[in-house]
Amino acid sequence: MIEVNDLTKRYGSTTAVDALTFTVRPGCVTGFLGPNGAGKSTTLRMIIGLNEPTGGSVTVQGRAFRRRPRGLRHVGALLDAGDVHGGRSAAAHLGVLARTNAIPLRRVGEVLDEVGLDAAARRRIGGFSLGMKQRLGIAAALLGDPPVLLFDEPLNGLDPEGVRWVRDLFRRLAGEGRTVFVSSHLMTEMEHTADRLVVIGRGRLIADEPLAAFAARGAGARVRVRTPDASALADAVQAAGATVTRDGDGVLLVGGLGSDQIGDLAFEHRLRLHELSVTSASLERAFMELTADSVEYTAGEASAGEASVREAGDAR
Ligand SMILES: Nc1ncnc2c1ncn2[C@@H]1O[C@H](COP(=O)(O)OP(=O)(O)OP(=O)(O)O)[C@@H](O)[C@H]1O
Repeated sequence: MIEVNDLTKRYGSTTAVDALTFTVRPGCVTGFLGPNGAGKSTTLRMIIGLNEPTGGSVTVQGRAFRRRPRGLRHVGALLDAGDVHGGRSAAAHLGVLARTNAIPLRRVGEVLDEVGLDAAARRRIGGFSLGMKQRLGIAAALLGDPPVLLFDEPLNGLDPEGVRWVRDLFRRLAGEGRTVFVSSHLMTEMEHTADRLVVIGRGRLIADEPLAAFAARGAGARVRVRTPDASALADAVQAAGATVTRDGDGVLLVGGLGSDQIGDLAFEHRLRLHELSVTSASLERAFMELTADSVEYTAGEASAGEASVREAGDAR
């Protein structure tokens, strides 16, 4: 597990990460969500010891993680898919990582196969598409068969088939009991990927909870319920203070209660549920509402000039 405790990082007058405390548990996929510039990459870099915290601490499996030989056997990370030697082949790149981390060389072929790059193993990385580089970065993260995996924006540049593959891979890795921590600035990417969310804005923690609980936080959040006992369920949830809108035959849109509470009420009243789902609009709305104060640049507020000056200062 990853334990982040009061973690802070300042760059001059910029506080990139501001007293963050949260825990990432094994056995599930945890999404690390926040608008651009929220401090996600900086946090991930501190987790694996690439950046030194200004304050607070972070431990991986109970110990501070430092860059060290064999590190890839403990934590696999894809932080920047472009940060590779373009002149090397995929196999050579992974071979170097394997040798410096005391990982058997047979793993190179195994992970290239796993990410679908076996046919490109001998090709120069410089000629790879962004999607292929993402796959190679994922291969590098898997190389040491580590119990903890970090991915910074892993869906960038992937086509729909690639996105689906990555989602299935994350589910499988979590199902094997690993800790899987995945960053994104898009709620839509996390919706079908993560079980839990850690949401940050301007370096501060906004939420650390299951996806459904997060969705229920936005004003106007709705849970879609399909049931053959629609009238009885509508009565039960209304009695518990919820609002109910009918949406076709046997479908209710319930506001004011989370999906867990609705499921529990149905159980108590012995009512059958055929579907209970958080609506995408609810997730997106919760994310927009809860991070609204944290968005660094909004159309119409910052001029393009200001934005590009800031990007130029983003030397990383
Ligand atoms: N090396 C650095 N020097 C100065 N400021 C930095 C540096 N790295 C990050 N920052 C600043 O820290 C803040 C957080 O940046 P970070 O890249 O961690 O955010 P992020 O959530 O990963 O953003 P994105 O989704 O755009 O990648 C930003 O304001 C950024 O400009």
